[in-house]
Amino acid sequence: KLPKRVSNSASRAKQSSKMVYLDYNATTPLAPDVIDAITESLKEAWGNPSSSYTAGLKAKKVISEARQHVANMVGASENDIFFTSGGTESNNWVLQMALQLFDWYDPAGEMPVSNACKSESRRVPHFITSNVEHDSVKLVLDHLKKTNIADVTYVPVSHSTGAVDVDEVMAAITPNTVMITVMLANNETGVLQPVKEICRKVRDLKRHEGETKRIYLHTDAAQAIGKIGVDVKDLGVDYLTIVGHKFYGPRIGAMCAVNPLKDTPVLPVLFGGGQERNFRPGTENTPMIAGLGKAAELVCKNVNTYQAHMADVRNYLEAQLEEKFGEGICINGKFPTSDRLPNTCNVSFIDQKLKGGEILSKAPSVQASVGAACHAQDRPSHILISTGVPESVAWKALRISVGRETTRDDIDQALQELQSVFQDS
Ligand SMILES: O=C(O)CC[SeH]
Repeated sequence: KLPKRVSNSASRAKQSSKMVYLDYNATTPLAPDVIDAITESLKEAWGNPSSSYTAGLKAKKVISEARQHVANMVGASENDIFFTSGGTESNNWVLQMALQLFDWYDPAGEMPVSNACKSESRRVPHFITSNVEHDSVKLVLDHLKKTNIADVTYVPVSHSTGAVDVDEVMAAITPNTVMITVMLANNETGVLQPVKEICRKVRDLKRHEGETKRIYLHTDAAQAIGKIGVDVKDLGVDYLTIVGHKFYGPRIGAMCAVNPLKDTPVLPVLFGGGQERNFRPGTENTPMIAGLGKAAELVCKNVNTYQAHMADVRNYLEAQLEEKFGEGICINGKFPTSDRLPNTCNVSFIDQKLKGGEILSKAPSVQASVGAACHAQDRPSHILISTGVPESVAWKALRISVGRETTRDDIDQALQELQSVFQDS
């Protein structure tokens, strides 16, 4: 005979056989049109895009059309888009490029990007970032700092806004600052970061003799694209990271460099066959690029509808949480003066003994998370703690992120299951 709690969660799973997926910030399913575009490309555009005969030209055309859709999605030009294997590669590329740009003179002399300042002391490139970045930014900078390749200032997010303070970012600038990288929206709290304001202030900054002539600006837009409007020119960034599997696209991505080689330098960190205009070699993954292009096309057409729907469902979720649990919950990442992604709710069940991971283990049909998928789920989220959430509260957090198809009925089912977990515990 099964012990009571196992039989309860097993019986709950049986009762509510329908799985409710509520972890869209971890990844999204492929939109049906995206699957069709990938399948079509697999069948019809298998040629090597570098080949000059029909099979290659068909593939090249697919890639060019996809590039235009991805560019349109973020308000960029087709030439601004460089396909990569995903967000991690795009983020690593931008940071490694900044290292080179710190001392790099343009050998052709065509673009005054030389950043070298003539101070006698050993010059070390300096980066500024937040303390809530995704690991594909954080761990790169941690490594550069630990190995003395670069200096890094991690500006802590304010505990009263969940966002970095623009003036604190500006105060962190040194003569050797080469790049500021701050994510557009946090994947766990959903809090939007003041990227536009940071870029505006940096672009107004006068640099002096002995200082880097230019501070490059990057944002990891992985979690924002497809949920809110994202426009590189409106933001004022030089570089922006695009991640397909966050907006119902395939697991590839892109690095956007605004007006490359004219306004924004681009340097390769991989070398090979010359694809992507010699900046990102490797025979192109045509079907996935086709899928990314279709996903981008859908975002272009529907992002306002997506945003409104997700906000409605997320706000319904939070209203239901308040109604059913009252003082027993704490919504993490909800600040009066900060904007959040429309789909993200980070909630701690503070009057429960159970930790977030334990709650989810007893609610098998509720597919949510305690934090970023790439972080261990058996400890409190360091992102929440960095945002000022007490450790005891962070332990009890669930990250619930809704998607384009999530319904209020899904929310009702998930909350019903969570309530029965608490009744049994
Ligand atoms: O936040 C997530 O789950 C995706 C990045 Se690991």
